[in-house]
Amino acid sequence: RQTGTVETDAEKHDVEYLTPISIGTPPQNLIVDFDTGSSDLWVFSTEMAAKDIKGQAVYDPNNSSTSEKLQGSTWQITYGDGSSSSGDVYLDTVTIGNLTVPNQAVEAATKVSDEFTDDANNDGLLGLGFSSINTVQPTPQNTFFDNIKNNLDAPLFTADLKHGAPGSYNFGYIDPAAYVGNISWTPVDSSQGFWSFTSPGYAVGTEAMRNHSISGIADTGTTLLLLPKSVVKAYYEEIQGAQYDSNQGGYVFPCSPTPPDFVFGVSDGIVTVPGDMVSYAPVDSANQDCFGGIQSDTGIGFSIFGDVALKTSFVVFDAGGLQLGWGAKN
Ligand SMILES: CC[C@H](C)[C@H](NC(=O)C[C@H](O)[C@H](CC1CCCCC1)NC(=O)CCNC(=O)[C@H](Cc1ccccc1)NC(=O)N1CCC(N)CC1)C(=O)NCc1cnc(C)nc1N
Repeated sequence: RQTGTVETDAEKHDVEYLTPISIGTPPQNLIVDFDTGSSDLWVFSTEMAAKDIKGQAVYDPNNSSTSEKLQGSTWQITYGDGSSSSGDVYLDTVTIGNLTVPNQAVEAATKVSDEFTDDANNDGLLGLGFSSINTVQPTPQNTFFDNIKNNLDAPLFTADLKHGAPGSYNFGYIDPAAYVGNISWTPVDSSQGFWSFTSPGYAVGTEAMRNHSISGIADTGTTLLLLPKSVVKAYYEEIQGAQYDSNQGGYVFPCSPTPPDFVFGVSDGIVTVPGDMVSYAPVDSANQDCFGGIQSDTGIGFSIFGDVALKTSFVVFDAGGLQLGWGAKN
């Protein structure tokens, strides 16, 4: 039985969190985005055209004595922000922290969209969603977590993402030093392959909680907190000067004073997104107006509790109990 921990680094404005992994023998070190909103482990590779690689580290299956091509298998993935990638598949040894899966499906990219080419710090994605939405054809493959979860002390992982500081992902155990008080647990619906749950309500600032079911996914791969239009409207109505800016593609408001907190329910508990985490980033060099960290989920079909929500808490992704735990950070 094992447990493991790995540090993840926040990019500027916490736009994404990047974590080191190693693949193959001898180990090839890459830095990838742990994404609970998808279920493919794919990496930049030597099979890509040189023009599509701008500074990223690449996986070279020919340089690994333990790589084995999964003949006839391919993958193709498209993400919510319209970015995409595709390629073929190898089985190889993957290590995260002190945890190793000897025959993990490693999806080597042959093509990636410009968004990935332009993101020099990111060498790929490690999906931590449910394996049911893995895109490998003809036979979908297991995620790293699915492959290792039965060897862990407990079939769970935790995300402790921080605001502008390194966070950590732990596998197999709940670190009692990482949170204070009680963890609020809520059941997960994994039928769509996501860590999906329903929040019973929300509040703006210090006002009373409003009963309003919000169904969404806990997604480390989404930067913002994307909520129903009516909730977003109610929130920004409380901010002087807030308005929807079609150029920016979202609500923008004066960076000061600090906006009100946003509170959402988790079962019998609550999670508070502090106002200073809602002002996501200045939209202009004059730093007058800020782009909101809370935006609408219109068109997605569900809400997305992305990094703006997750970095407020110590979050437990429990595949054993099919539940999410939200704890107040220590
Ligand atoms: C098996 C597919 C899998 C489930 C897929 N899952 C997802 O899209 C969710 C997943 O968590 C992905 C993981 C991302 C993908 C891009 C690289 C970083 C990770 N999340 C998203 O796409 C959410 C929207 N994107 C984001 O939130 C990106 C993340 C990012 C960060 C840094 C650099 C580049 C991108 N951030 C931004 O767009 N930002 C720009 C705006 C700025 N204010 C904040 C940062 C899906 O739903 N695809 C279906 C799908 C297809 N086509 C579309 C159009 N929408 C879809 N949902």
